[in-house]
Amino acid sequence: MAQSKEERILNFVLQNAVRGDPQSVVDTIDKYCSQKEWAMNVGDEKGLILDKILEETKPSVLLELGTYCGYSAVRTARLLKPSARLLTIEFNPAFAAIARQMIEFAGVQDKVKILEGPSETIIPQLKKKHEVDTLDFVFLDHWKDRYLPDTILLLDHGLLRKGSVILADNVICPGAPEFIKYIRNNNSFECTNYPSHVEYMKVKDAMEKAVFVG
Ligand SMILES: Cc1cc(C(=O)N2CCN(C)CC2)sc1-c1cc(O)c2nc[nH]c(=O)c2c1
Ligand SMILES: [Mg+2]
Repeated sequence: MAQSKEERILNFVLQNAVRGDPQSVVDTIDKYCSQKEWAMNVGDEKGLILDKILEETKPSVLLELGTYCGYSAVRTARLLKPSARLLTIEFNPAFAAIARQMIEFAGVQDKVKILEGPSETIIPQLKKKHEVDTLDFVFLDHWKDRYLPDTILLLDHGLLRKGSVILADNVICPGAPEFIKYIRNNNSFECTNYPSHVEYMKVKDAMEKAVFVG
């Protein structure tokens, strides 16, 4: 079977990054995807925005929607305190398999748990099946048409508390207009926009931070 792009990215990391060193895994994926094959990792430019917001928030319980190859899970986990936990939901089994290997190679498997399946099924299970009380930080990076319905699911299932931070990738490209319209007009959220670019490209993009104020 021909290798997938995601398998090529993983193999490049296994052959060129340092096992147990999450920064080297992040740098190696960025090198491959900027020089050889574009891929939809949050990337180095928007990754620095993610880093800054994580360092400000210091979250203990995190949820990511859209694991893909595990780039942002590794990038996030490298900044977390030892007791912090990241749950990351991936719908595509092939991507989940790649991400599992990426996360293990980086040595962050004790902080990261991949939940395979549709976000609309898994979010309602977080409290009872995954021992979540409320979420400190949510990274939306899966599919633009799911940003709004999944945010509403988080609210309906009591998963947000005063100060919970939602960070959304790609609010310009590919864009999530319904999500942006809702979140900016909802007084329960305080929003901040972070202009940037599509990973590894000069195309304009942005991230949106929405803090739940209850
Ligand atoms: C698939 C895709 C194509 C884009 C694009 O305009 N270009 C890239 C390709 N080059 C060649 C042209 C210019 S941007 C993008 C994308 C980017 C993300 O960060 C995403 N994150 C989560 N889920 C997504 O579906 C997702 C899609
Ligand atoms: Mg993205």
